Amino acid sequence: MTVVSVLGATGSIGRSTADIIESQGETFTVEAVAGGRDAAALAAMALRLRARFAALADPAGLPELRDALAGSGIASGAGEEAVIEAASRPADIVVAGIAGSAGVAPTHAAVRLGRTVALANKECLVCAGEAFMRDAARAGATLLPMDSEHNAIAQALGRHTADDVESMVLTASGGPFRTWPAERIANATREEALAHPNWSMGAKISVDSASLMNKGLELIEAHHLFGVPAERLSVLVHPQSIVHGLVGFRDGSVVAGLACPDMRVPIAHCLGNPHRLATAAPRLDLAAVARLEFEAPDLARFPALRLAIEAMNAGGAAPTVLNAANEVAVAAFLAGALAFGAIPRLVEETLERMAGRYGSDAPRDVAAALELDVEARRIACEIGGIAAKLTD
Ligand SMILES: NC(=O)C1=CN([C@@H]2O[C@H](COP(=O)(O)OP(=O)(O)OC[C@H]3O[C@@H](n4cnc5c(N)ncnc54)[C@H](OP(=O)(O)O)[C@@H]3O)[C@@H](O)[C@H]2O)C=CC1
Ligand SMILES: CC(=O)[C@@H](O)[C@H](O)COP(=O)(O)O
Ligand SMILES: [Mn+2]
Repeated sequence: MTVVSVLGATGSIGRSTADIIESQGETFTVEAVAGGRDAAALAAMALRLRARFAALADPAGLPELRDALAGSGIASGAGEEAVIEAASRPADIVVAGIAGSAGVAPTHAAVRLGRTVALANKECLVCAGEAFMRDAARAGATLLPMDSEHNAIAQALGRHTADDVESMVLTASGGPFRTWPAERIANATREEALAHPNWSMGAKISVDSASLMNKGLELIEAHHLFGVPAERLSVLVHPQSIVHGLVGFRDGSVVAGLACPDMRVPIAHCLGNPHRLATAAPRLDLAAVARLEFEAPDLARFPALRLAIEAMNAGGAAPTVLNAANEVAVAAFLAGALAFGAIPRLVEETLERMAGRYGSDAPRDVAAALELDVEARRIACEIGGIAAKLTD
């Protein structure tokens, strides 16, 4: 019996994780589930997975959560401390599926306890990469890459280390605006930005995919996760999302990870580690696909990717500020308070405004990264004339 806790249990990653857990009979038991605001959905997930503990970040939802779980024997709690408790309870695998920098502290709590963490939340490594990886190493935690590109790369990498790697390529679908001219992208609606061509995901990552910021965040994630220097990492647009990642080795070999675009595949890979779980994900039929296309990313039409590459190259605290400003900008766009084209502009202005405020050193620890995150959010709101409550 493998004991799993699922952080972000009501989201896209959480629901796909629940599908895999349920499909495996008695292989898994669930210790804890955690969610943000949706008490009814969290209670339903706790009951579905027969979890022992359910934690909701928003204290206002606790009465509803308690009512829904009454008589089930499932303990519950609310607030940041309760989410940390969910992450800290003994478990063989903790799935880190909270969206955004809200996932940093709970995931870090699991890491500091030396847990095996299946990492879907990429913002942990963008916001606090160096400190996070250092703490993981110190605590003897294992990070299993669940983000599809990183999962494919980890499989392609096998037993090799960064020393053997000449290049690492993350593919990008190109998002819904891949073929659009810049002027049309600038005025894209919420509905258009959320219409991802290949994946069904939460709102924040869907908008990031549309701006290609997602791929920039993923470059920074790969840099920390695999310890590969920034100059060996690159992005290739691949509209079919079948090849997820490629590793070029120093002998000239290139190993790629392929699968149909279905998160159940990387989730099963992480939960089954070191074995393989059978899944109902669609099987790849390359004869039916017939053509795989690749093209270079267009950094002029997708400036968010350029900004993320620049932040990765600059290092230090730049990725923390980039991530925070992007979260503010995406939340404001989703709330109808910012145009799509203003997202990268707000990120760039926040980076410029804060350039003198942080040194070239990375935040010394995760707490310092989170303090900088709060400050960068405040400044992004100020520059964009955005009410802070829109971005909570
Ligand atoms: N979806 C995907 O296919 C992929 C996602 N990822 C990454 O995984 C993460 C999750 O993405 P996704 O599942 O799409 O996002 P969703 O928006 O679908 O889900 C987010 C989850 O986080 C919960 N949550 C939000 N704030 C808090 C908080 N403060 N404390 C506890 N839980 C909270 C939400 O609860 P509530 O609904 O109640 O607010 C929800 O359960 C992101 O970092 C994303 O980049 C990576 C690869 C693929
Ligand atoms: C499923 C997954 O891992 C996402 O991060 C995905 O990569 C998003 O698609 P894009 O390639 O369009 O960013
Ligand atoms: Mn991804």
